[in-house]
Amino acid sequence: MAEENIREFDVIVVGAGAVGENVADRVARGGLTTAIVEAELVGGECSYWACIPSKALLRPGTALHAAQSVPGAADAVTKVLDAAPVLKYRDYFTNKWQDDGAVQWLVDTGIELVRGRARITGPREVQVDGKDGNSYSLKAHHAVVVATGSTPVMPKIEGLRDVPYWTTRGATSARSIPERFVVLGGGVAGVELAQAFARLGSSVTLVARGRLLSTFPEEAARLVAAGLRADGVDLRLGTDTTRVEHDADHAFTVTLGDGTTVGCEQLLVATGRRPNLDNLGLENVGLDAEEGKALRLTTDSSGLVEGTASDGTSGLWLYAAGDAAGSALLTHQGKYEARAAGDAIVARAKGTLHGAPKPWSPQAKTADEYAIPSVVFTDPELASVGPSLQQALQKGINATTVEVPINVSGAQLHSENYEGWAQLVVDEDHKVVVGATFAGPGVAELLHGATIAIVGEVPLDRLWHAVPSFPTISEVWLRLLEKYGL
Ligand SMILES: Cc1cc2nc3c(=O)[nH]c(=O)nc-3n(C[C@H](O)[C@H](O)[C@H](O)COP(=O)(O)OP(=O)(O)OC[C@H]3O[C@@H](n4cnc5c(N)ncnc54)[C@H](O)[C@@H]3O)c2cc1C
Ligand SMILES: NC(=O)c1ccc[n+]([C@@H]2O[C@H](COP(=O)([O-])OP(=O)(O)OC[C@H]3O[C@@H](n4cnc5c(N)ncnc54)[C@H](O)[C@@H]3O)[C@@H](O)[C@H]2O)c1
Repeated sequence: MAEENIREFDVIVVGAGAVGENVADRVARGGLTTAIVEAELVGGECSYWACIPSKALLRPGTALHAAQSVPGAADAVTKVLDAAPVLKYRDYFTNKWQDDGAVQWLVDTGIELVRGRARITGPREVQVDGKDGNSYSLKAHHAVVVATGSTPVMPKIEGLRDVPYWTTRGATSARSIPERFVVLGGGVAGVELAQAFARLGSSVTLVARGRLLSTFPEEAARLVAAGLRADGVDLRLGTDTTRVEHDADHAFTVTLGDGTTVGCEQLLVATGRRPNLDNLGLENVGLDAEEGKALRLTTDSSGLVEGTASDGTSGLWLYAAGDAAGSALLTHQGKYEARAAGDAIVARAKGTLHGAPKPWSPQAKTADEYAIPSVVFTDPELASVGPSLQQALQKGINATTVEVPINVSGAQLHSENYEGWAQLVVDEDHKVVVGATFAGPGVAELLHGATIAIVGEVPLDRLWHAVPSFPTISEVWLRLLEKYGL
């Protein structure tokens, strides 16, 4: 018989993705009793259907291509990529979609897991339809944290609703490699998965209504486009998709804006994501979507949701972090927001934090405003942090840029015919770097240096004394600063 369980905790976290796990960890370490509610798998999207499987699908192709790009090593490479061991490697990293390891970590950390779908029913109150058939009425003494992730945005294309297309979940958990594969969307997920499948043997067409990776500098995106073309990806850029059909032979026909059609066995729709706040009961605490729009939350620097109804006795209690909060849909930034929110909850519970936290204190997600790093894990890679020139100017920064091709000894040794591009965005009033972009093979690891320079507001004339090792790709920093005039 179903039971009604009434339980109280200091903190209730809704969603056990990377972000929920990190908030729970921080508050539990701070001595607060903590429950985490999860509707699917502990570990969330990143572990099972996003970052980890997509990178596991890409890495073998990148490693093979790296060897093929170095004379000597290239002669030793005698085989092409075989999809079966790559899928096995991906299965290893996703733990075959089992979350026992992550659940054990919760047990070891003293965090209570409630499996089921949560709904906020009132201030500090969460109701869960338990997967065990029981229902749980949970009450939080201090805080409820929304860490429910994001959900794919589906474009309005005739016929799309009626066909069995893949979202990124289908592509990252693929059991076999389709012969012909069409990707809709030229954003990060689209380009990464297009290249992964091309290198695993699919004949890939990528359809984007604009250029590829439109939020990144054009020069950098052009190198990624060239990489995809070199792998045989047919890029249809600046092209709308008007209709999608699926026939009795399980084949898709995708009709493009110019009237041409593309056939395929699998269709991936990767056209963006939005915070997953549907059916969460937020209307029960005064948070309603604007007419005809999806609900979005606004948070302060500690992750406190603004505009929440308080319970009248002890202040605000609702926090959001990660994809659900909607400012940066990236695991590392979500985990940073989680650490800030977790520490703020503990500090407020102990009475050591009143009002908003100081910028750059452990309880504030200040870096969200200045330095969000992101890497597109294609080959070549694209790594970027901070605002682009345009974004910097819009923020009122007196900004200029300096660009160079990546043509240093470290790059030449990295691979034959190395092609790369780097850019710094400089705040001319304060003479500091505010943004940086690198494109080229192996540049992802250059990014953290730029993030440190931005967050640390290192003056350019001091940065000059950060001497990059010879012969590394990092020597591009020296070229950038020389070109800037140092
Ligand atoms: C294909 C792809 C590749 C990506 N690659 C990268 C990458 O390389 N690097 C990177 O930094 N980012 C990457 N991302 C983004 C990254 O996956 C997300 O930023 C990250 O997963 C967000 O974590 P989260 O904990 O906020 O949300 P999620 O991981 O989505 O976790 C939310 C959890 O909440 C649960 N939940 C939702 N509603 C309820 C409810 N009502 N009750 C109970 N539980 C609920 C869900 O089941 C889920 O487990 C990628 C995304 C995609 C789609
Ligand atoms: N390496 C990484 O860090 C990584 C990898 C994959 C995804 N992600 C994260 O996941 C999120 C989702 O990825 P994504 O690629 O789906 O989103 P995105 O926002 O990066 O790209 C979506 C693309 O789809 C296009 N689009 C939107 N509507 C369309 C339509 N009707 N027809 C055709 N194209 C349309 C957009 O113009 C855009 O280019 C991203 O915000 C990103 O932060 C990160």
